[in-house]
Amino acid sequence: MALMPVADALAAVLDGAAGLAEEMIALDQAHGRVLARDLAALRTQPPQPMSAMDGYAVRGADVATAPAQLIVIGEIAAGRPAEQSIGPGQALRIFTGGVIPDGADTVVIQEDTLRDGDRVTITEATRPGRHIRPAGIDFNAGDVLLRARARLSDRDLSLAAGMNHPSLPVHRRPRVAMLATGDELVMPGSTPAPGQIVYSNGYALRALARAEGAEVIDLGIAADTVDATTAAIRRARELGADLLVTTGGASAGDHDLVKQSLEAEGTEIAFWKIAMRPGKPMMHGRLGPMRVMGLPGNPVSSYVCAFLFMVPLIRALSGMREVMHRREPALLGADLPANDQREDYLRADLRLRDDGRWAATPVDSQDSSLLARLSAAQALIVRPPFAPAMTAGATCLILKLPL
Ligand SMILES: Nc1nc2c(c(=O)[nH]1)N[C@H]1C(S)=C(S)[C@@H](COP(=O)(O)OP(=O)(O)OC[C@H]3O[C@@H](n4cnc5c(N)ncnc54)[C@H](O)[C@@H]3O)O[C@H]1N2
Ligand code: MOO
Repeated sequence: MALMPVADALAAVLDGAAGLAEEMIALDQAHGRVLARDLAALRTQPPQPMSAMDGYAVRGADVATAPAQLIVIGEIAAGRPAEQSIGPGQALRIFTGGVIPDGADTVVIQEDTLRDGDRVTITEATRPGRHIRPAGIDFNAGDVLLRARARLSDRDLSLAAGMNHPSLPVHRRPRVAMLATGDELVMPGSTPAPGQIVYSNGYALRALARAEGAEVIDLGIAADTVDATTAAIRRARELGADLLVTTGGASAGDHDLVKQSLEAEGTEIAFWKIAMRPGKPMMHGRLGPMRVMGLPGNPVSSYVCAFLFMVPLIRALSGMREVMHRREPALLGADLPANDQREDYLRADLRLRDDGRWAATPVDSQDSSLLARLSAAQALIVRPPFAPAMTAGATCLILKLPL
């Protein structure tokens, strides 16, 4: 198979990917989830005009000039409207959030008053309407304030509460099964025998998937046999995974059994091998309703592929409208040679300059096995195929990596 351009591969990965089934969840569980439907307010906020200050509810005409003396006819208790209305020359004591009584159209703050028994002297002229929040100034019943297909922010949750929704319709979280392959892998904390390698890449991939709202199933490490790989693929299907992500065994070696095992199970491979670096031997396909992403084993390659392809797919399955990473301009911190036919994603150190612009400097080695350089990078510099040589200070495009 020929190397596929990155944009075409991304389009193939996202083909037909839409929000999974809708479910209702409690408001407190909804942070970061994606609304499945537009949400309208069930009430008007505030439902009645309210005082914005502690003071006296009065008629504006009575306080247009100061001093003015008024009779205090009572006090408005919190949480219920006043029983009395006020007439000319009268005032009601009111507190912040209190309902404005009939007859009043203005609140005078208590700092501008002198109280003496049932009399109050207004010491500062106050214009009509002052310190009153009209009914519906925040929103009205029926207003659509939260839109489907976007993640709910922390502020959205308070808004939804104010709209009187105790639970929200959201898309089900995508279920992502992760499988590592490789006879050479041992768990962190072991004492690797000569030739063995500590299993590492799954930690970043699982964190990345969870941060995007996926429910992760860890299928562990499969030995380099068709039987072990096949058993894990079947397990992912049994567990109802929406996406199976494998790492390793993706390239051309004799032990690269992932593609072979997936195809034997009936996977239709959409592509295998992309014109990018790192991450050339990446495959994608479908096995029934389950999507499959076969990532290369090198830790940097698997991470960059997951960042570029798995993240947008999780977002699409979560129901989001905006799924793509945003490319941002930055100033290049070092000279770069011309690029070849593979789109390059260079791990880079990112610094905010004094002039407010970003400076992106490629880390000193771009080998796709280097965990320390990957961890040190905060961004990827994107270089299109056959990009000409660039000098330090030129503008390049970057993708910021998550925390
Ligand atoms: N003849 C060719 N050889 C290779 C090609 C090619 O086109 N022709 N492509 C190279 C590229 S590019 C990459 S990337 C790698 C991808 O290899 P695989 O996906 O087959 O991965 P493995 O061989 O299984 O592993 C590669 C490397 O990464 C280590 N690894 C694997 N899994 C993990 C893990 N979970 N945690 C930590 N490290 C892991 C593994 O031990 C190997 O060292 O192929 C090139 N070869
Ligand atoms: O794609 Mo491999 O990731 O170049 O090392």
